[in-house]
Order: sequence, then C-alpha cells, then structure tokens
Amino acid sequence: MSVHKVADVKRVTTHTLQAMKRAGEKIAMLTAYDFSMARILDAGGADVLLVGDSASNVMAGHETTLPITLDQMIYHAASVVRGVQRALVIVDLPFGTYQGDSKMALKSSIRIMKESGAHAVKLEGGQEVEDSIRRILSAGIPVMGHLGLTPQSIYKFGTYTVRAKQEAEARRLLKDAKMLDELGCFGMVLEKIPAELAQKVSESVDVPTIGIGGGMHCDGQVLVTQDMLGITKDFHPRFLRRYAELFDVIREATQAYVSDVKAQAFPNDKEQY
Ligand SMILES: Nc1nc(=O)c2c([nH]1)NC[C@@H]1CN(c3ccc(C(=O)N[C@@H](CCC(=O)O)C(=O)O)cc3)CN21
Ligand SMILES: CC(C)C(=O)C(=O)O
Ligand SMILES: [Mg+2]
Repeated sequence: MSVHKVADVKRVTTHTLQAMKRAGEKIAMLTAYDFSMARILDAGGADVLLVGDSASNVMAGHETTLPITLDQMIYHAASVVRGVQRALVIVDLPFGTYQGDSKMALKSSIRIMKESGAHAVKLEGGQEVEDSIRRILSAGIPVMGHLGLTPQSIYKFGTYTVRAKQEAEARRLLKDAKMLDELGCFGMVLEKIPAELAQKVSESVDVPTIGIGGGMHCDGQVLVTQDMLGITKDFHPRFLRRYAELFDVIREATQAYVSDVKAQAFPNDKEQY
C-alpha cells in the first residue's frame, strides 16, 4: 500500500461488488451528500455511498432533481469522499451534463473524478445514452446505470408511478439492462419496477442490480438516507422503510435547547470561561 495512505481499512471497489453478487452477499447502498453523514454511514458499514442528485430535493429543497448543477454535485461529492474510509463513492451525473453529447458526458465525468476524488459515476437511461456510456468507460471511469423510474425524465412521464408494468416496456427495460451489462457498466440501479421483472433482470446480467422499489431479488438495495432516518417528511412510498424518526429526535433536542436558552439554564457556570 502507498506510503501516503494513513488508514489500512480494506476499501470496497467495483470489483468487490461483483464478487459480492457471485457470493450471494447483498450490497447495502445509501445516499450521502456531506462529510459528517458520510462518516457515520461509513462507520455503520454501508458498502456504497451514492452522492445522488436527490441532493437537489433533500439538501436544496427543489421540487425535482433537474436544477442541481455539476459544480454543486462536485462540492457534495468531495465532502463525502473526505468522510469515507471504506465505502465506494458513486456520483450521479446531473441532468444536462451527459445526455445527447458523449463528449460532454466524458468531460463532466472527468471533472467529477478529478475534482471530487470519487470512484465512479452513475447516469440514467438505456439505449439513448449508449454513446455517452461508451465514451466515459473508454477513459477508464467506472459507470453505473439506472433504469425504471428515472427522475430526471419526470416531465416526460409526468408521475412517479411504478414503471415497466406493461409487457412492451418490461421487454425494453430487460434489453437496456443487458446492454448496460455488455457495455461494461459495473452495476445498475433498478427504481420502482415490479419485483418479478427486477428478479429477471438480476438473473440476466452478470453485474449487480441495486433496487429502490425493485424488490427482494435485487443484488443490493439503496435508499435515500434522510428517508431511511425519518428526516424527510410527507414521503411514504411503499418501498421505504424508516429505521429512525430523526425529524422528531432533532426537533425535540431543538426544543430542549431553545427552552434552556430562554430559561437561562444554558450555559451554566461549568460551560463558560
Ligand atoms: N427524498 C427523496 N427520496 C427519494 O427516494 C428520491 C428523491 N428524494 N429525489 C429523487 C428521486 C425521486 N424518487 C421518487 C419520487 C417519488 C416516488 C413515489 O413513489 N412517489 C409517490 C407515489 C407517486 C405515484 O404513485 O404517483 C409516493 O407514494 O410517495 C418514488 C421515488 C426517488 N428519489
Ligand atoms: C435514489 C437513488 C438511486 C438516486 O439516484 C438518487 O438518490 O439520486
Ligand atoms: Mg439520482
């Protein structure tokens, strides 16, 4: 190992994920957008941290993922990379930085890799982004695909309903998944599609599938961390399981602090100089 490396934790790589699929060990992925949370999730054993463009919703309060910029994604990604010792860090290519122009896709991906220190990029779509994927891969940058509900296309579909319920769309998705596999993507997210289809895809490709509303047969699962921790409010899709109610925990702590300050109970004589 390089003399410049301090820690000697065994890092997760894209190759680790392939080995996990072969061994039948499920992959646990969560989103992260900042240093402090990345440290906690890494300490908790998350295999993969996704710097999702859901930062547009969760961090910035936008309605959709469309407004977040490449500069903003790089800022989030660099912060996450500094917080991680073990997890693989993947970064979403934001809307408008890879579609329809493979040169731009490569340039955007190179900026992410160079300026954030992340390990891979993710992009949404199948056949329509084939050229972009080829070009990014040709520079040695690992690419993850994302099929099914693709939030950057929300204005094309109009709703966040389950995708590929009809036979024709299911066939299209399976074909896209095989294409991503054959192009050399190291994995793919399957978002909000029937469990049976996700199972068929998972059995038809060599690389790991990571489900969000893709059911139990995916090779791994991903959730938005703030959803899983109960920080986001009024978001209750069927695929979401909440492992904490941090909105309430943080609100209660805030109320206690506010009340202490008002009552002049904080700071006390030991908490001053
Ligand atoms: N906080 C958060 N969590 C996410 O999972 C997430 C984001 N933001 N932003 C980007 C995308 C958008 N995603 C979404 C958005 C909506 C549903 C969804 O199921 N919405 C409705 C049902 C809509 C319908 O059936 O018409 C729901 O039940 O909440 C799922 C995933 C997933 N991503
Ligand atoms: C929900 C996951 C897969 C994602 O793309 C995001 O968080 O942006
Ligand atoms: Mg995303």
